[in-house]
Amino acid sequence: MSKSRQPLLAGNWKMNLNHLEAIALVQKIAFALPEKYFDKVEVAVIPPFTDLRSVQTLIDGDKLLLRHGAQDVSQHDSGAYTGDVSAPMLAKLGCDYVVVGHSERREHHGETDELINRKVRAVLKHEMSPILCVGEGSDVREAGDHVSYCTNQLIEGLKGLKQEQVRRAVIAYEPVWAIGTGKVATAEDAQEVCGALRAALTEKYGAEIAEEVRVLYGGSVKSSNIADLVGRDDVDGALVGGASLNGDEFAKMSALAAGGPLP
Ligand SMILES: O=C[C@H](O)COP(=O)(O)O
Repeated sequence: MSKSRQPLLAGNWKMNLNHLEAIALVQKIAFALPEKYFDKVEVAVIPPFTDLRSVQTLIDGDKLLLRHGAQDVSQHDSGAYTGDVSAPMLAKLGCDYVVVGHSERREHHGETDELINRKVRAVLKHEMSPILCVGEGSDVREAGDHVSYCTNQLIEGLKGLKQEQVRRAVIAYEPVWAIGTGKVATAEDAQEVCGALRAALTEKYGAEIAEEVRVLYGGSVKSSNIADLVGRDDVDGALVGGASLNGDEFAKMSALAAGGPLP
C-alpha cells in the first residue's frame, strides 16, 4: 500500500545546547534545507525547555517552516510541582509536539505506563501532539518478546483516549539497545515492530485512524540509513538523537526523508 502519511523527522536534542547554541543550530538547519522540501517532509526540533522561547521567537520571526516541540511534560496543568513544566506552558510556547515516555525518562525517572498515559492526555488536552515512545531492551529482544512488549506499551500509553485524540498522536518505536549505541535496528526490524504497532492501532481504533497515525523509528538514525528506514511501509519518519545536533547532517536526513534530491 502506498503511504499517504507525510513523513516526520524530529530531532530530539536531549540535554544538549543552551539557548544561544539552539538559535545557531536552527539557523543552520533552516539555511541548509530549502523551503521546497517542507512540502514533502515535516521537520521538527525538540530542544531542552530552556531553549524553547528562543527557538519559538526565531521560527516565528523569520517565518521558518520548521516545527518545534518539548522533550517531556507534567501530567498536571498547574500547581505545587516544583521543577515541572505544564502542557499549557508548552502550548503557549508554540509547541506542536511533546515527546512522552522516552526510554531515558522511563529508566532514569521511573516513569510508568500509567504516568505516561496521564502525560499523553495532558498534551492532547492542550491540542499538541504527543510523540509516544515505546521500545524494548536487549533482554526482551533476545527473548523474542519485542512485538508484544511494545504493543502493550502502546495500548497502555493510549488508554482511555477517544478515536479523534488517537488520530493526533505520533508513535515512536525506539529499541533501547539501539539508542546512542551506533547499533541501528535493520529496516526489517523497524518495519516488523512499526507494522505490528499499526496493526494494534487498527484492531483497537479502526483502519481509518491507524492509517493516519505516524509511526517513527528511533535509534542511531543518520543520513546513511534514513532512506532505507522511511522506505518501509509502516515507518513514517524518525526520532533522531545524536545526528540531529549537526545542522548539515540533519538537513541532509530531512531531504532524504522527503525522497531527495540532496540540497
Ligand atoms: O530520541 C531519540 C533517540 O533516543 C535516538 O537517539 P540516537 O539517535 O542518538 O540513537
